[in-house]
Amino acid sequence: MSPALEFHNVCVLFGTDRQQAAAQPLVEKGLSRTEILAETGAVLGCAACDLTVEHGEISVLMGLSGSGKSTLLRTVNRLNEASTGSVVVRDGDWQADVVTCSERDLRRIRRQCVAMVFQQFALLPWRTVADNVGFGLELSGVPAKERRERVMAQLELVHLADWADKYAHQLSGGMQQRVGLARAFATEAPILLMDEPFSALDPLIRTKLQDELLELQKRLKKTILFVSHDLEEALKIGNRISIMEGGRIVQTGTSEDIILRPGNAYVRDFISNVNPLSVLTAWNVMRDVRDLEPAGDDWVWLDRRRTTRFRLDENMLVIGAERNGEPAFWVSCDDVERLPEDPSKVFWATAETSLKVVMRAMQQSQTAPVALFDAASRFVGAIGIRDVLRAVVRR
Ligand SMILES: Nc1ncnc2c1ncn2[C@@H]1O[C@H](COP(=O)(O)OP(=O)(O)OP(=O)(O)O)[C@@H](O)[C@H]1O
Repeated sequence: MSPALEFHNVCVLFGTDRQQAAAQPLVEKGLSRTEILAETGAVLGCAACDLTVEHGEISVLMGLSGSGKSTLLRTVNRLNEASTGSVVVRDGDWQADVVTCSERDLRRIRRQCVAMVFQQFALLPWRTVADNVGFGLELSGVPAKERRERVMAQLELVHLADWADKYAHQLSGGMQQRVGLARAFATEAPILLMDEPFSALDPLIRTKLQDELLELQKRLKKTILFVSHDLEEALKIGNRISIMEGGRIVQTGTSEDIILRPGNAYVRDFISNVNPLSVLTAWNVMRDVRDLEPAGDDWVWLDRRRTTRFRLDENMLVIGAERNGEPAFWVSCDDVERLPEDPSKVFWATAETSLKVVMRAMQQSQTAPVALFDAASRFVGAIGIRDVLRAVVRR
């Protein structure tokens, strides 16, 4: 499948034409924003940005204030003009490079391909909630009856259908932002640009809206470019995260890539405050079955301390378990909250089980290792307490 959005060597400079022309060669030499400003008076918005966003992916641009996130995002609908590079937007078989395309193609991009959600709610106070959500549709000439139907469907999605005829000021901040979300989704544009949409909200509402966005996304599968200065938010919602510093992308990767393999000291600094338990999964910390120590006949030790072993049949299915020399039974981590704490059981997880749940299972089994099963219930590896500790302190 081809990507929905492709940035290649994108650079944005702010300043007069002369300043920009003087700055361009310095950008190419890799000079910093401060150096470029001092020499030419031009401000480097972003430079040398390469990024591919696949269809249906949430790609997050993350970085400190001034790192160039919004500048890069705004090149997608040419609210900022790139001085070099290309920004290709794809919609089905159609595609255009925003940097060089005609006004006509740009109109198509803005009307049909790309919708934007801002940090500030940007609702029109004299219009009802429904009329705010339908504003984009109205501009594109969608007739009133169809508009109302589409608007109501979007309001249902964000649980605001009962508020359709109220005015913006009658809604709380969180609700207003949900209206903003509904408005972006209502346009049916396949690509959403979200510039810190939740950062003005208090933490509880913010978490709730992040969850709602992920729920909506499961059903609607938009391509989302999301700006955030909050790494926890980025790790939670991003399929892929790009960390920006001084206008340049310094690392792009999945949450696990960023947490386990930070590209440089700047990224390491960023992640030093993140709780790895909420990001890592069983898969990230397990030891493969091939690396486990045999324990006689068909048995294998799950941990280096040799407290726990499994007996496996020829299909790698577990047919016996022992803990501290006593028979034990094996149960799913899904049941961890229901079962009492005792040493006679060994929990099993799957690749996606979060490290948090794995640790909870260790606690409930009085530090037994946790086994890893694949979708066919085959034993594929194990996690001992030392594996968890290593993953947590490695950073
Ligand atoms: N219209 C503009 N004119 C001049 N300079 C600009 C303009 N827009 C942005 N900049 C500059 O470009 C740089 C990048 O700004 P940008 O807004 O992209 O950063 P950001 O990472 O999105 O920050 P924030 O999180 O604070 O929004 C900053 O130095 C900023 O001052």
